Amino acid sequence: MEEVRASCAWVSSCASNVTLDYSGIEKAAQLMKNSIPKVEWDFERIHYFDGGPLTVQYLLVLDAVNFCFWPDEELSYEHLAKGLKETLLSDKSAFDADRLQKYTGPELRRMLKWTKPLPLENERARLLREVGIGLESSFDGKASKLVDSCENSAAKLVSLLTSHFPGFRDHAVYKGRQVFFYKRAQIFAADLWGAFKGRRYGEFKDAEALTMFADYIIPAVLEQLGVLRYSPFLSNAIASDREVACGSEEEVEIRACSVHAVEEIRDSIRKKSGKQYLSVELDLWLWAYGVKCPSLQHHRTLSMYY
Ligand SMILES: Nc1nc2c(c(CN[C@H]3C=C[C@H](O)[C@@H]3O)cn2[C@@H]2O[C@H](COP(=O)(O)O)[C@@H](O)[C@H]2O)c(=O)[nH]1
Repeated sequence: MEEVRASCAWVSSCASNVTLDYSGIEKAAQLMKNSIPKVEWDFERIHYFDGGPLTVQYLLVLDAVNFCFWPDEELSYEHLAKGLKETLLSDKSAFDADRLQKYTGPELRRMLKWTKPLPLENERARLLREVGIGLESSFDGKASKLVDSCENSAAKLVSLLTSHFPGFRDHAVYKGRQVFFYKRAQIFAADLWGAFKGRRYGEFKDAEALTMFADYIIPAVLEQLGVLRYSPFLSNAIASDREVACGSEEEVEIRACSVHAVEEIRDSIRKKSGKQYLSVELDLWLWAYGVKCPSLQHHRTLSMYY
């Protein structure tokens, strides 16, 4: 994850559409330093959890397709989590590696009890098949084996995921250089950590290595808090729901500056109060704040990464 931190800090230093406002960072750090409320993982009560390996399988499937809900006004992450949970409750073998390899877009749609095609539906089904194939060929079909082989290191888990499952290789090229985000790979580690409360499959000796997860909710929260400032061009694009092209400089800057801003808020809280939060804790607080705020306008990029 050092690559994520370093490449995002670099983008932030030469960005022209997004800037970090250091007075906003100080204010956010001040706001969060005494009272970052502990946000419970699954505060929404939407997830499957049985305390064992099937939960790990569920989380990997969930995070393989945890992206891009906004093109459908009514669809949200909650429908995905609940739909996959219901699927598993009625059929414990639904996410076995051999079954994952066969799913089609319309089948995934039925799991979510959705009547319209899902955004990027066929891409989502392809990613499920990729997970099934990767699990079968390298981990006896079990996501829990993948987690066992990371030796309690979140960094190693992200690295294993990205090497075995190409769909998790979330990166971009900016001014000729490679920039790393690994949003869904990191969120999988964080989901394990949250679900298992830092124990068993969620025990990581390096949870502090994880950065925030560069999605489309947190940048909007950071902008509202005055931590990020957008250029008039970008503000207009967001205000008028104009798509921000995947891989464009604006898009890479939004994501990279968000990662870097959360690192800066974390450092500022530590300097002010000595409290050492994890970026994951700040992420969950910001995300929970963002999803409760329906008026928040976020950037719209069609992407299978977030
Ligand atoms: N940075 C960050 N982004 C996150 C999550 C989560 C879910 N985390 C679980 C962990 C604990 C809780 O129990 C949650 O269930 C989803 N997302 C992203 O949000 C977007 C969906 O938004 P909307 O269209 O409004 O549903 C989409 O890009 C999705 O990938 C997170 O934690 N951090």
